[in-house]
This record gives sequence, C-alpha cells and structure tokens, in this order.
Amino acid sequence: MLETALPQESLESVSRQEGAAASTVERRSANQGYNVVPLFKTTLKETFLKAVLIANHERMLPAMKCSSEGQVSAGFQSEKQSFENNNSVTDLENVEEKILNDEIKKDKDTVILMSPKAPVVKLKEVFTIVDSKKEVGRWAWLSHYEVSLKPNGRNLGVRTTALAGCGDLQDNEGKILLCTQKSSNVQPAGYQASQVDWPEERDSFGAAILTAREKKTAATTSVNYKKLHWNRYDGGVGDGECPSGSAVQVGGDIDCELDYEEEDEDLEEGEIPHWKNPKGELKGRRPHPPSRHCWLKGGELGLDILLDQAQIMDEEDLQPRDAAQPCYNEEQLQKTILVGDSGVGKTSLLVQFDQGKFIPGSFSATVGIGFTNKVVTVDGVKVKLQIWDTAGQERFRSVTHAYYRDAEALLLLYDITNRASFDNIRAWLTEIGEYAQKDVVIMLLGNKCDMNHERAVRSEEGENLAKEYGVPFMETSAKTGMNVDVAFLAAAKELKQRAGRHPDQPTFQIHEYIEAQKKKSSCCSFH
Ligand SMILES: Nc1nc2c(ncn2[C@@H]2O[C@H](COP(=O)(O)OP(=O)(O)OP(=O)(O)O)[C@@H](O)[C@H]2O)c(=O)[nH]1
Repeated sequence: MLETALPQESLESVSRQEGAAASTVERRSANQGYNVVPLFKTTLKETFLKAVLIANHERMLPAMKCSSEGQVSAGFQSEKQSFENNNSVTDLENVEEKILNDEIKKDKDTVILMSPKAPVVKLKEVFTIVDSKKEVGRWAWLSHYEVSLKPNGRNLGVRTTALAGCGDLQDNEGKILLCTQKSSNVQPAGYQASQVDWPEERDSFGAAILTAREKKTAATTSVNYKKLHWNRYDGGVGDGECPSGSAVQVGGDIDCELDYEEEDEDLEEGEIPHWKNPKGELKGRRPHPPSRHCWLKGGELGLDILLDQAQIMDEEDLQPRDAAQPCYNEEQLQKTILVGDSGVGKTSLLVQFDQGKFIPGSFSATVGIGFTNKVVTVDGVKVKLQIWDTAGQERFRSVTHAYYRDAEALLLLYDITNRASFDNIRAWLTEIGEYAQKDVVIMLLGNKCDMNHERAVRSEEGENLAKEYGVPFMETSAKTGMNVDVAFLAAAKELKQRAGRHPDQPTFQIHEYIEAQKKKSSCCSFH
C-alpha cells in the first residue's frame, strides 16, 4: 500500500538511494515549491499515480520532474506554487512543440510539467502525442482542471478537479491516464453508461469518452455519492466486450486501501470529515473514501488501470442510484399512429402539427399508410416522433392493422360533427386491443371542434367514453390548430417518461396533464 503519511525518514532514504535525483528531493514540509514522493524505482506510470494519490490526500496538485538521468520524480504542489514555477507548462497545446524545441529542458533535472488550467479538449492531442511521438521519450505531463459537468445539457452544478498524464519514459509506451478528484456540490445523478454523447468535452467524462473512442471501447460514467462532501464522479471506459456499463475507474482514489476511519455517521450535516493517520493523529481533511463501486481492487498499488483491463462491475452497481432523471435516448424513434374513420381529420391534424397549416376543403382520402418524422422538445429533451397516418377507409384496414403492433402511442380520432365516427370509436378500441401492444399510449381526440355549430357529439360524451376506457380525451381542431400540439406533446411526454423513468420517480400523469391543458385552452365551447 502506498505510504500516505510520507514519513520524513523515507524521504531522506529515498534521497540517498536516488543519487542524482537526490538533489531535487526536498522535504514535504519545506516551503520550496516542490515535494517529492518516494520513487521506489518504478515506472513513470506508477510515479505519476503516486503523485496523484498523494496530491489528492494533500489537497494539492500533482507534479513531476524529469532528471538528467531520466529519473522521474513525482510530487505535489499548491496551485500557487505551480503558477510561480517558471518551468510550469500552462498550455498543453504547445507541450509537444516545446519539448521538440527544447524549451522544456528535458535534460535538466528541474523540469516540471504541469498544466493547472489546461482544457481537457486537448487530451486528444496529447493522446496523439503520447502515441505517435515515440522518439520523445523523456517527458511526462500532467494536467489539472476544474470543470462544470453538463451531461446531456443538464447542469449538475459539479466542479471536478481532473488530472491527466503521461508518456512512459521507460518503454516509450504511451498511456493516457485520467482521473477525477475533489468533486463538490455534486447533485446526485443516475448512472448513464449508455449515454456517451456529452456535449461538453471540458469534463472528465468527455475525457473518458475521448479515450474510449481512441480505444474503441464504450465510455462510461458513474456517480458515487455518500455524503455531500464525498460525492464524486468517475469517467471511465468499459471494455467493448463487457456488458454495457462495465467500467474501469481511471485514476482518482484508485488505491482502495486508503487508510481512513469511517466516521461519517457521527458527523453533523455539512461537517467535513478528517483523516486520521495510523497513529491516530488528525491529518487534515480526509481523502475521499474509496468509491463505493471500488472498481479496481487488484494490481500492485492499485495501479492496474490500463485501459484495456476494464473490470466488470457488479450488475447492482450499475443501477441508477437515486432519483435523478436517467437518460432518455434521443435517437429513439417513438412510433405514433393516427387512427379513426375516414374523413375525421387525421391527415389534417398531422399536417397542422408538422407544418402549422390547414388546407380547407382538400379532402383526398389517405391510401394505405405513410409517416412523418417530427422532433418535439419535452422538458429540454428531444423526442423523435414517427407519426403514421393511416387510411380510415375500411378497405385499407388489413394494411393498417400490421402497423398497430409497433405503435407506442395511438391517437384515436372522431369528428365531432359526425355521429357515426364517434359511434365507431368502440369498434376502433376493440381493434386496438386486438392488434396493438398492451401498454400503448392511447388518446381519444374529438376533432373539428371549430365546427361547433354542426356539432353532433357533445363534449361530455367524449369525456365519458374516454373515462370508460381509461384514456385521456381532448377536443382538437386541425383547422385552427387548437390543442393539436398539446395532443402530440402529451403523447411525447408520456413516451419519454416511460422510456427514461427511474422506478422511484413519479409517473407522468397524462390525464392530469391533458386536463390542465384543456383548462388553459379556450378551445371550442363544449355543449
Ligand atoms: N373544419 C375543419 N375541417 C377539418 C378539420 N380536420 C379535417 N378537416 C377537413 O376534413 C376533411 C377530411 O380530412 P382528412 O384530414 O383528409 O381526414 P382523414 O381522417 O385523414 O381521412 P382518411 O385519409 O380517409 O382516413 C378535409 O376536407 C379537411 O379539410 C378540422 O379540424 N376542422
């Protein structure tokens, strides 16, 4: 296990052992800007990760030095120190150039590569550098950045400090390592393993995704929350072969054996836990406790985080953890079908919804079936409706039946000026029961409500029939557009809710929604 307390003797003994590197070793307590972690003659990767771990403990930034002998020391600095250090690299973009131009003196033993505010979008470039510039063997880099997480446009209000590294000095093998740490103000969110389309690349998830793309694996994320202060996110990559959601934690508190005591239970709300070292001394703020997921348990020093060694997490751990909205797959097509007698206004309703227009007196019966795709935005989420317009005429019935099965929502129309079209609704509902999916979303619509003077069906009759079948009801007008959008939006809302609902989340009440919308609208006067 990593010695987190960093006893002075071990620093000194390392100084003695490391020879040339000894001159660079300073005591952690010394206020000279750089603090060296024991090296144990490991690879750069391990060194880097130690730096990350220690810096994490110390609430500092990790840093690295390359000595003229090619030895690497890893340490930590305060942000202030890193800014003050002339050798700090604050722009990852130019790292490669600087190395090649010898601006970063890789042959001097005081090189510290650190990028306190490097945007993570540069990770891709760095990744490329690491992989392709093998001749540039003697360097390492780190980055540190703070970001807001906005997965799928939802601002979680999270600030995360993230780190990235490194090129391997030993074997020129490029590796990218990412981790997150010091999350704060985290609002709980669900696990979103399949949703990798993060609009913001400036976050650790984005970084994970970039990495995953390079590795042709699935990017994954998870949130682990315990108490407000220890909420944290991990961006990772899953092995393409693993079941969806399997993940590897990249960095962060990878050493799950961090020595801390479980004291949370005694804490007051908002109180910051402290870490006690093995002697029982308080050592300032306690490091993050091991992730509840504890993805990476194996491996020497817990450093076994090569991206191609993703470990499969327990199914249980992959479940959404709390009430936040799980992701809705915006690519999903929601099949919605319009049915009802010929001439009730199905095509007109669709045209009104799609194009916002009505062409009066242009009745030409639909032949067979056709569809229109329409994207609606529901609560900031895009729902793709594929709306099938069916022919109401009896002779096309056998064709349209085939489409019922795939329908997720079904808008059943009658014409309020046509009694027979209303009387046929029961027959339509029987057909629907026979051919459609059991849980299809059904809405009953009394169309042409602008023609109140020719009304043949009272509004209450429609209400009562809908109640009898337990479906929502509203009157619409394809001519004026009254309630047309509301009807489709209600269907979209219900479909979206069903697809992305967490079991603990309240269901969207389509009936209540429609009632509320009806009260708002001043449509047709109902008699
Ligand atoms: N006043 C009024 N007329 C409408 C309304 N909706 C449709 N119509 C008219 O009713 C007639 C039939 O409309 P369509 O939309 O073609 O009916 P449909 O249900 O698609 O008919 P099929 O394709 O045979 O199933 C057309 O002349 C439309 O202009 C409406 O809300 N108000």
